[in-house]
Amino acid sequence: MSEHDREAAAAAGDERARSAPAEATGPDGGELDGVDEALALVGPRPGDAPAPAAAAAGGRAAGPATRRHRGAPWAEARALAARIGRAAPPRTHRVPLSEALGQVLAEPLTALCDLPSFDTSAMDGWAVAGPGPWTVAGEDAILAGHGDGGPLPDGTAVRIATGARIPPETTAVVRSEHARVDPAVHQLHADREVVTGQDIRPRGQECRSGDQLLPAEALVTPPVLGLAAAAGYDELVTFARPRVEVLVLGDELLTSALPHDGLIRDALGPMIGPWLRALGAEVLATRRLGDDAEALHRAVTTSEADLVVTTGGTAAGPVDHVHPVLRKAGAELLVDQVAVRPGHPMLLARLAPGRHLVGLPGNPLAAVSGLLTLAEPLLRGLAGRFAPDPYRAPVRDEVHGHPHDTRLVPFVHRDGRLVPLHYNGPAMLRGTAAADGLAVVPPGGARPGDELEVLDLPWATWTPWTPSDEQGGCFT
Ligand SMILES: Nc1nc2c(c(=O)[nH]1)N[C@H]1C(S)=C(S)[C@@H](COP(=O)(O)OP(=O)(O)OC[C@H]3O[C@@H](n4cnc5c(N)ncnc54)[C@H](O)[C@@H]3O)O[C@H]1N2
Ligand code: MOO
Repeated sequence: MSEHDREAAAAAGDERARSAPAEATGPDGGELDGVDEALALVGPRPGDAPAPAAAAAGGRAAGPATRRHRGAPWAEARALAARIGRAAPPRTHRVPLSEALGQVLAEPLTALCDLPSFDTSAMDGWAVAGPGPWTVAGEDAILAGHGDGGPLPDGTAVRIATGARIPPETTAVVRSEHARVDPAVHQLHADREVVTGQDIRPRGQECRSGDQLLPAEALVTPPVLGLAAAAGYDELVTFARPRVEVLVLGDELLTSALPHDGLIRDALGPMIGPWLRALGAEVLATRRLGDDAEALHRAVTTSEADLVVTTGGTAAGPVDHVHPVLRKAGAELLVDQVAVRPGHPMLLARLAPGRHLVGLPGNPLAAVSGLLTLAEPLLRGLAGRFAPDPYRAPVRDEVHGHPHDTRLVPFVHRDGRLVPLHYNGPAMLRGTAAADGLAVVPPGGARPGDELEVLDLPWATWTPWTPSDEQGGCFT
């Protein structure tokens, strides 16, 4: 199966595309079905020539008429982006533990040794052999990290530290606070019953060498790094992070100091790269290209990234170069506009087999919307990450809806309910900066108590403070 076939099969909803053998897809219409589904998400914009995808498919009409002016339904666009991500052939690599955080295991994590790898004292105290009282064997203590001593003779006790190797023939460890030494006769007495095996962690208690500790596709988190190190790993085999390049468009953007003379600060350059990293991507570069169509064409056609993310220039203004540049580059539009507010001019295109572009609208919250709708599911697939099970939660307040489109509205979790935040207009980040996530508001809106789908933000910390309710609603 070629990379192109695999992507087309994925667009057609074939979950097995990633591993399907070459002969699984023949000239049976499967590829066309995939392209058809992608095309169904592409609606012509007023005054546009047919999209390259439509031309490539023989100039057929692109999608049902009802979708033409509204864009793809939000859930469909998101699902298509996810399938395209999952269809890409996975790249795996071996990385040192120090570089593996946030990546996904490409192989199961199998214990390379028993854990613990020797019988270990769980407490500071005394290793004892047989029933007490015990004769104290010398002044020395057995410390953690030290080599093998001899066996402990029956009736004797030796001082031992937490983490030290238990001498052979030891029957129990007595905690220092539960025993006293009679100095006159060098005898140790326990002040409570001693049970055989107490406070000894036997070798292999947590795992035996060869046990599977985690399956492939587990996310490498800090405890996974700790577990891998404990189990003997120096390196892990993971899915390589998808490589992303961010192209920030707009002549009006400043990179420092205060806005002036109609110029504004670039809010997306500082935000998109770190957000993509939080989604598991390797950001090769964030480049500011102004409104230069030539520079954009060069950047798009020469990029080595798996995914190019552009910001701005998606609409039909005089310097909105994304569509014309994609046409010139022979890209295939897979999603052109999505029925979501903010962010409806967002788009997804295939630049070449295995290389895609997500065009984020320039309004900052519209860009966030595009990031969550198209870039996040695509990257999740490329990075080998599972989508968390979608969940819903009741909304506390009424939320106005768009008559036809889905709305994404920043919220905070409070007492099991979603509290929608103000300052959620397309050009605003104030609500999102305080948010735990974005709530998916269906066309027509939501009433208090309605359950809404929740898109948690990757760093959601369940903000302890409540952003002010005094702030007036503002939607533009
Ligand atoms: N005639 C129409 N005009 C617009 C429509 C429409 O349907 N018909 N859609 C509007 C919507 S909705 C959006 S969203 C924007 C999308 O525009 P673009 O993607 O072409 O973005 P720009 O025009 O370049 O910028 C829009 C807006 O955002 C500001 N911007 C851009 N980049 C940044 C940045 N890095 N940091 C901060 N702010 C940025 C830019 O200055 C503009 O104010 O189009 C509407 N127009
Ligand atoms: O997509 Mo736009 O964000 O509604 O302004």
